[in-house]
Amino acid sequence: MTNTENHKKRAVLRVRPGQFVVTPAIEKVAIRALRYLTSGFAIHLRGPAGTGKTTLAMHLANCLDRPIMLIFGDDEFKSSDLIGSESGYTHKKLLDNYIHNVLKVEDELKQNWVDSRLTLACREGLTLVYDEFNRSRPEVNNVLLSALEEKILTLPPSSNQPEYLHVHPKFRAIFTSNPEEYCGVHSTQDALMDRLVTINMPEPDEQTQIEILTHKTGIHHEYAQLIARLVKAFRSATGAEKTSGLRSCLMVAKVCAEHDILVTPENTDFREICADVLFNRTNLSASDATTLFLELLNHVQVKPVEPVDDSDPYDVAESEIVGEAEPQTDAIAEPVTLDESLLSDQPN
Ligand SMILES: Nc1ncnc2c1ncn2[C@@H]1O[C@H](COP(=O)(O)OP(=O)(O)OP(=O)(O)O)[C@@H](O)[C@H]1O
Repeated sequence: MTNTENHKKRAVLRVRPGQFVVTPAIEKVAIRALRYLTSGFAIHLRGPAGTGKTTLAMHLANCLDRPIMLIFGDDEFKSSDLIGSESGYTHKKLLDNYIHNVLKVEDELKQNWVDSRLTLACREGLTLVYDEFNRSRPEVNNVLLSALEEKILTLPPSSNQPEYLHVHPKFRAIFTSNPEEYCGVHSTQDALMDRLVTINMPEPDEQTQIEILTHKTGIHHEYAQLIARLVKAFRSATGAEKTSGLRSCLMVAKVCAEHDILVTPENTDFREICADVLFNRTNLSASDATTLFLELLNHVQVKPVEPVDDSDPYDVAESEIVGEAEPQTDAIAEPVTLDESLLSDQPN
């Protein structure tokens, strides 16, 4: 089997339809980012944890209409994890005894080269999503410098392939990163940053958070609003700006929606869920956090709940928003095999 045939058996990702929520704020960032990508530049989405960087990166990659290669930054990465390495041997032995008193032996041992994800993406013109790239050590990411600027990827000497790979014109790269003060994150090298267009992703606005909550959990709009406001108020009061509150909101909303828990300040079950999700994300003692939380519960303002029909609000929202044919899953993408149809020249 040739190298190219081997590549066609590799897995890439395809974004699941209907998982991405678009609000005016998200659309604005997406349009900006797509402008750079379609002009051939790599982009970098930077922001605190849980602001939706990976989700947006996958959505942008999906808009480019090419198969997606996803890499997660890792402190243990070596360059070979990005570009590839020799893996295994092909052993060929030929015994030629055509003339009965002559035995000719040919013995050949060849190492097999296997592309890693970056090389495959550069070779086939895929869209690379390098999530949290600054969790990898900066020197490991050096291989990206020439791929992004000179459009040449340098490979180690090998008997099976040329040392220079011309990057496919449709190759695009989307990077995401957390701020440098995060634990386990390395400083980013200036040379790489100079090749990227960086877009800062702050905490999503309230409208975006509410839309995401209703879409992903099927929770009623007003309940989503109460959760978003309560989480925001609690986080601002405890100075937890290092991360976004969106994940906490999603946790509370999902549990309430799936267990039919009424989202009201008076409901003890709801209060307990909020406490479980929120309190351990602060440095406050349990009693201080409880006092603060109860105080905030009395002050959080929500739009008055409009009358809904008698049926369970969660059922109504779920069928309206998620759509009946859609499988309920949190995954934004699914693996598919890289084949010719995925690589055909589609318009970008
Ligand atoms: N536009 C969106 N549509 C649907 N879900 C979203 C959207 N934005 C964010 N989410 C959801 O919010 C959660 C956090 O998003 P995501 O994982 O993309 O954040 P992140 O910034 O990449 O976080 P981290 O830095 O920790 O990796 C996820 O559950 C994701 O599905």
